[in-house]
Amino acid sequence: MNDKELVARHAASWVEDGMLVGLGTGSTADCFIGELARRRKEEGLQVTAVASSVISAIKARALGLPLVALEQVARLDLYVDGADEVTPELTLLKGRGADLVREKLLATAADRFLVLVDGSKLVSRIGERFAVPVEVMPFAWQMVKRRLESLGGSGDLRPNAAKDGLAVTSHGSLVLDMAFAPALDAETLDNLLCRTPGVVEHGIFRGLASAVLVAADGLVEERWAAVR
Ligand SMILES: O=C[C@H](O)[C@H](O)[C@H](O)COP(=O)(O)O
Repeated sequence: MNDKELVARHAASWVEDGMLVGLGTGSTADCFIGELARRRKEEGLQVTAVASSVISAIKARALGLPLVALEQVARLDLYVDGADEVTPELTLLKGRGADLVREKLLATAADRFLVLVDGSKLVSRIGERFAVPVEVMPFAWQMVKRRLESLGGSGDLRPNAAKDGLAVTSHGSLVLDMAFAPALDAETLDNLLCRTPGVVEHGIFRGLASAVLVAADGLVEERWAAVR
């Protein structure tokens, strides 16, 4: 069992009969979806899921997990997802995929948000390894980019996987990947991005994680937030 499978199994053991569980997006979230489906099949676990992306919904459906549409959900018991960076304060950077709006909605609406990572995702500050994904309305991208550049940011529109076009989110936004000076901390950036017209959502998740489960060398370490 690799680290992603290990941490996914640990998180799936938290799921109880009758729970409504949010499914994240990405390779680690995929492992969790697989584990949840395994528990349902082997142990008869009664669970309903809501997906953060079309791709996770397809995977869950293929494995036989009962799904409800996001439109039907006001709250959920648990949301489980991966992350690209995690700081010691449990601030996250997410969005190397492109479904930030749904991911942040589910993370906020869940009673508990579990984040699954391996040790390579631990950083001392947000932006250490990756640019910050900023989801923008398509007609606003130039104005948003210029505004963020005036705040010291640099970056561009994200190309799609084939690099012959642009990445487009599941509801039609474009994504700017913007790097900022280390002096701009996550709280300042979060506030700046939230106040920028044309920004739909961004990849900094502050104060949302209940716990981060870190897999390393065959063990899982739980890091709990003081308040959530
Ligand atoms: O939009 C993508 C999500 O934020 C992912 O959870 C994140 O990119 C981590 O993905 P992975 O588990 O594949 O490393």
